[in-house]
Amino acid sequence: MADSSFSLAIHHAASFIATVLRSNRKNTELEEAAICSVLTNAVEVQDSNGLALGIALYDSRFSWINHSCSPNSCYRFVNNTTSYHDDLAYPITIPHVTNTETLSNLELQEHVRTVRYGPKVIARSIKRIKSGEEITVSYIDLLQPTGLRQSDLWSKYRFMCNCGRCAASPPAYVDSVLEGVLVLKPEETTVDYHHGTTNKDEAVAKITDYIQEAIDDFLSDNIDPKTCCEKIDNVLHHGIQFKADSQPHCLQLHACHYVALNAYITLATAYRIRSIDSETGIVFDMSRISAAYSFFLACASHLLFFAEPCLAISAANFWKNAGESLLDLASKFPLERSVESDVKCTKCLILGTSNSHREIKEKSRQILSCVTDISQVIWSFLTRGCPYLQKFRSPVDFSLTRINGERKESIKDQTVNVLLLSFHCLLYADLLADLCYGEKSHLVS
Ligand SMILES: C[S@@+](CC[C@H](N)C(=O)[O-])C[C@H]1O[C@@H](n2cnc3c(N)ncnc32)[C@H](O)[C@@H]1O
Repeated sequence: MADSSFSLAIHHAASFIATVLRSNRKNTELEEAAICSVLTNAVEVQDSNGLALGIALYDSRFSWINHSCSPNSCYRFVNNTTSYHDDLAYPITIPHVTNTETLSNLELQEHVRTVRYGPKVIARSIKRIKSGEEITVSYIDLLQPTGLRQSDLWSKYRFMCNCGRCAASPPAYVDSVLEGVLVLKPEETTVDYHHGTTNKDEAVAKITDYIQEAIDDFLSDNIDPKTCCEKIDNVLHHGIQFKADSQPHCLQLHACHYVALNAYITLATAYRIRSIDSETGIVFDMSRISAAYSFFLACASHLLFFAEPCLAISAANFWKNAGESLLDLASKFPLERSVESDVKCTKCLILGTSNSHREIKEKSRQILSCVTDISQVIWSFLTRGCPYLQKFRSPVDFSLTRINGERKESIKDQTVNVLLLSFHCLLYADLLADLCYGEKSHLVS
């Protein structure tokens, strides 16, 4: 079904419910059951680009699946080409009636059976599931620390999650990293990450609010992309000063802090907008820094995904965006087309098509080993003019040692490297998306 007709179907369903509510009929059990079901079991439906279309109620095989912050399954929507009589179809009940006021309950039920089929939902395991183990999915963004996930679930669904990740004490590695900060005393030159907030709470809240405000302002068009980039880049790079034991300290966010991750998403977009809007002189530089942030975000998501496998879904998206961003950068190199013939990775191209568990691990290892090699050559070039990203010697291990000068590569070599990196990012996104969603995923294509 085309997306527009699906929106129309949701509209019909909404007016149907409204009509029933206005009907003043004595026996309202059916309506009550329908509304309770919608309130408890409805899910947000998205089109093939991940855009929200509205909510829908699928049958119990899907709508009874509970939430976990470390789920063993994920789901996606696909356009439904299944015929009405196919038992395997997941029907969406979309009544399209104009006047129900005169109908009895029985007639109403008959009417509701006139179903049409909206996007099909497919749930798929992303971890091994033992016999008898509950199948779970996530209802929320899993790249948030425990407190934020809990309040998100409470405000949207009114329950407290008690899954293994939420109940872990001490917190799971991924959650401590998502809230990790770095505290520097003036005399310190080398640094350790501090996980948790202890007596730095106020400074953490201040830096978090500052970045979140800049992101919100940018999203609501209150600040232009240039100001947004300057504000966020600056605070990520310098952190903020605060006093502890009468001593000045500097607080910075861990590279994978959840606020930093949101900042990278915004910065990648803001720099890309600047590359479109800018005068010719800086188009290339803006595109380059946008690609650097996209790639850095993909690497950060990778670190988190290794600690928490269900984050493969976010990681797949970030690697895909990084690949596309690098491809966009490659298109801006002032070069003849012939360079494309040099872009082959013999190691990765020969990876087989079989998807056995062992082979996926092997493919992943191979692709990441190439990513690591290419990053070493290209990172100083990608991050030129971006002091925050330049602090990281490598986006693969996030080590903070500064880069010792930039490697001098020819434009042709840099183009090949950018294209090669883009190719590997897309290949890795493809592998992760296939793991999560199977071969028909829009991400895979
Ligand atoms: C899509 S339904 C899941 C099926 C539901 N448990 C049922 O029996 O119909 C979503 C609702 O289930 C409940 N739920 C889901 N996951 C939960 C969890 N981890 N802990 C407590 N309640 C949960 C919440 O009330 C939520 O609004």
